[in-house]
Amino acid sequence: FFFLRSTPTVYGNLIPVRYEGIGGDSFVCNSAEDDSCRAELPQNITLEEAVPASNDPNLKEMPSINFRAYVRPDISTFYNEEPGSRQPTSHAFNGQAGKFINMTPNRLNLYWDSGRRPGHFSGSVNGFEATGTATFPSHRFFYGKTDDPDEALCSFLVKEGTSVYFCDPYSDDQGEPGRAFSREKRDVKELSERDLEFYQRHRDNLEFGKAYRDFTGSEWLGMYPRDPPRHKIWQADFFGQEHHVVTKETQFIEQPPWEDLPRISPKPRNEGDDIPLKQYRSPESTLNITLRAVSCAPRIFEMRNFISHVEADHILMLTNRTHELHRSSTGDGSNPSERDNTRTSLNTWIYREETPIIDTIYRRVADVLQLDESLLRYRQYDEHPEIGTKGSIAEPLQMVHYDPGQEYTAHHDFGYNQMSHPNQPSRSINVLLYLNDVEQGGETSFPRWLNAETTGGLDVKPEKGKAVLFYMLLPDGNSDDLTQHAALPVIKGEKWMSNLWIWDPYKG
Ligand SMILES: O=C(O)CCC(=O)C(=O)O
Ligand SMILES: [Fe+2]
Repeated sequence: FFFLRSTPTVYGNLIPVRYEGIGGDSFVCNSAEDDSCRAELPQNITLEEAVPASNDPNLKEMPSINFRAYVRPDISTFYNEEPGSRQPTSHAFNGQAGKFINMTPNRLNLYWDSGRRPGHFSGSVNGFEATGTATFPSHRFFYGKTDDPDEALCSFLVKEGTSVYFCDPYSDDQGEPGRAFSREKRDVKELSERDLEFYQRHRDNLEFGKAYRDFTGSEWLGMYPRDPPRHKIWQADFFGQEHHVVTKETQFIEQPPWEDLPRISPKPRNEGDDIPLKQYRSPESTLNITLRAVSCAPRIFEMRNFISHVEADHILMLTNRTHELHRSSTGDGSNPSERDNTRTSLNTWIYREETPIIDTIYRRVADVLQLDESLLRYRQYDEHPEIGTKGSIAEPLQMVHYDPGQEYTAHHDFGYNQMSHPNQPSRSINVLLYLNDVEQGGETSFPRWLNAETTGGLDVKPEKGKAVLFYMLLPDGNSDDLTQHAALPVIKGEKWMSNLWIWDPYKG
């Protein structure tokens, strides 16, 4: 018997917590801190809550390196079976991440070489930084100052299973996986002291990457050293695992008139405060949300009815009233001008402060992630000073609209552009909201999920009010390559969804 604990969420407040057993039993305490009530829980119950990443049971000390790496558990355990009883399927999808490291002090452009001239621009990168894109084995890329492949400094050929590529004209060990063919040979003596230090960090990181790969079987996409994610992570130990959260951020069931929806500056909710706009909300004092693990690797949870239809309609009305949709760009914002046919949808951004309903949705998200709501907005000096910045760790809601035929081909939501930063701020969580029912198509597909049943992707059907949560950072701080996902083409009807990205340890 596992007992799953729904965890309180409004910090400093007493709210009831329901403990649930898989057999259907449940047990209510006045709060998670009510130790005497907890002591009375039936014996042999494992209480569960989102854990700090650094406590993940699958972190293992690497030999002779001071680093605890995440080793994915045996896939059989995803089915609650003994290790060794199941084998993972191979994937029909053969795409992969491509991270391209610029190990020179010069700004370079990355081009995809389709075989036809000129190359297709895919991003610019400063000296000793990296950029990336989703790619396929046998694809060719080059780093250069111009789009002419003959003038390239470094040319890459993507190989199956190798995601990290580097342009290093200063050394020449041809055997290294990921090494680009470099037209020029340079001497490290040309590098300034500071550049030499950056260069050496990258060499060390590549060395670390080899050891990490030998130890875990996965490629290291970060810059060693990186701390484990600061914010908590829900466990996804087996398919169908559930976590229950009780939140005071109840749902709107009636559309308030616009004059009741002013811009706000979000503040902490205090004990005894009435919930705003109560008359338009569900009469219950709390809302129960179930997170259901639909994939263990990558970690993906579905939350049905996370927002009400009234709330979904509110977001759509707000979008149509006050926002203009633009052709979507790709990447994590580091290349805002990038526009291509991998993403054919339209989008715009909605801020938490725009209405009390959007604010409630952010608070609800904070509650299910077990984060303090203040992390998802501009903070006062005494609110989580340990984070080191006052800015929100969340982005505004990115609204996306697809017409029939529109799609977003398989990609990662994280980037590689903050590598020289000591904390390597990185997108770590996405909470997707589906805002309407799509007649046909438009699934969010995770083609690389580890499973023992199908070579196909995990396709999540867009359903009005449903949320999908996935974690892009592994508990050891590596980016999870398996979170690669696509928005499949809408076949019939239209699709409205939004992305809510959260960063770790803070937004870069
Ligand atoms: O539309 C979807 O289902 C996913 C969208 C997505 O992956 C993105 O916008 O980054
Ligand atoms: Fe995405």
